[in-house]
Amino acid sequence: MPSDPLLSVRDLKKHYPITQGVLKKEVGRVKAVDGISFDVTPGETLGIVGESGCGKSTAAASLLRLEDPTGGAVVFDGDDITDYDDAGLKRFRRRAQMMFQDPSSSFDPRMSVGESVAEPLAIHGMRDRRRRRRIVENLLERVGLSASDFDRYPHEFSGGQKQRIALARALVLNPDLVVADEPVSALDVSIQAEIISLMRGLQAEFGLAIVFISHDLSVVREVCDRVAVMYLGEIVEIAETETLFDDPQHPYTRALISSIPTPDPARRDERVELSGDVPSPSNPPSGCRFHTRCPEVIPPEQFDLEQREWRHVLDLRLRIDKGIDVDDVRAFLVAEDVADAPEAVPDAAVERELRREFDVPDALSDRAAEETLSSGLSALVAGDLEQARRTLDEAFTTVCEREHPELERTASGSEPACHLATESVAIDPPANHD
Ligand SMILES: Nc1ncnc2c1ncn2[C@@H]1O[C@H](COP(=O)(O)OP(=O)(O)OP(=O)(O)O)[C@@H](O)[C@H]1O
Repeated sequence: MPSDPLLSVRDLKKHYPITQGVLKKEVGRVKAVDGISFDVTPGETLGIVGESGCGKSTAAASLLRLEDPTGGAVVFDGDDITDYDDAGLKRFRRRAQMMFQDPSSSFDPRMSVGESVAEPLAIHGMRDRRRRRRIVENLLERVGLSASDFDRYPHEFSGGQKQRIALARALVLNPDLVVADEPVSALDVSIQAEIISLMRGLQAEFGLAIVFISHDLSVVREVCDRVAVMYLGEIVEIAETETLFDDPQHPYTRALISSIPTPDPARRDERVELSGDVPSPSNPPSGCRFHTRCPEVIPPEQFDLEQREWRHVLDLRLRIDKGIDVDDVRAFLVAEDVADAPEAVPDAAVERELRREFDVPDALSDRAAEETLSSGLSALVAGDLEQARRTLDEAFTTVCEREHPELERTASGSEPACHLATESVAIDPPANHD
């Protein structure tokens, strides 16, 4: 039976205001972390993975209250730490420690490493210098250094050794939880393996729970018991490590796993291509935030479109929604010698070029879909952007865009937040279409 969680994170949010002008008027918010929930049990390692900028570091800092969360709860051993005053926070920080990616910047170059490692003991009231020294010397040995390293300075150590020292410092107060933010990403692969094996050994010895943050899925697979996958400030899937890697349920997880470097050329071909860039966390997409890039985005029920074709049509439609300047397309076609002047470029050529740019075929396989697309593009090329948007938005929409999926447990044991994975996919047929 799983034990009670040591840490329960519920709907945690951290938004950063975007300000403008001397009066610092708030004009928007970066939703770096936007409602994440998970539990960590004692002794467990939970991985948090995702691309750069998805909010992993902000999640780490918010759950230790190094940053004040915008909303949500972080319950540690039964207490909500978001309610803590300074004294409560100080007590909490004895039990929950942070480890950062860059070991060089986490040490004061003027302090010996022994003093650095001992510092938390002094801060938390251990006055006896000799006792502090004994504890630290012992810990330095346990992380694979020697007691005599106490009096040496950070610049005398390699990156890997510094991360061992950082680990000693994180463990010196005998915490219950360590949040490690990319702890091995700055190290060579061989050194990474050493630090990972050291962390695992010490974790068992100290009964530690670890939140292990990394963009590197191979490392996460090796280290973690469970993994949460983040995309644009949200968790899109959470599962036991083996389940997640063997049977990923969310298309984003599948894409991430397929991008793990492999020497096998056959496997390299299995790489999932994502369309477009990661959208801005200040204006995340509606519904499932991944729908603007998802290779498995659910097609409208009334059309019979092949998946890739549908993806390309949706890409074109989303681009038109953002605003597309048809004059730019005409100018481009003049540069390509299609005509002598922009006004001489035939509308059909503009339409063809738009389709070409988004890999949309000249005629869609579904006749009704083709008629609608063609009518929308004609409106666009004729200069009526609003009409084009209305026509295309109404027909080429998806449940993925309209409804926010929640994390739900599936038969595989994983919890993806994906309309595809849940049993009752609620697809509302758009009005007025036959
Ligand atoms: N202090 C801040 N003010 C405004 N925006 C911020 C701040 N800190 C982070 N962000 C933004 O929040 C989003 C999440 O950033 P975060 O560093 O948490 O992501 P990450 O997944 O840890 O990425 P990386 O692996 O590159 O560190 C990004 O868009 C980032 O630009």
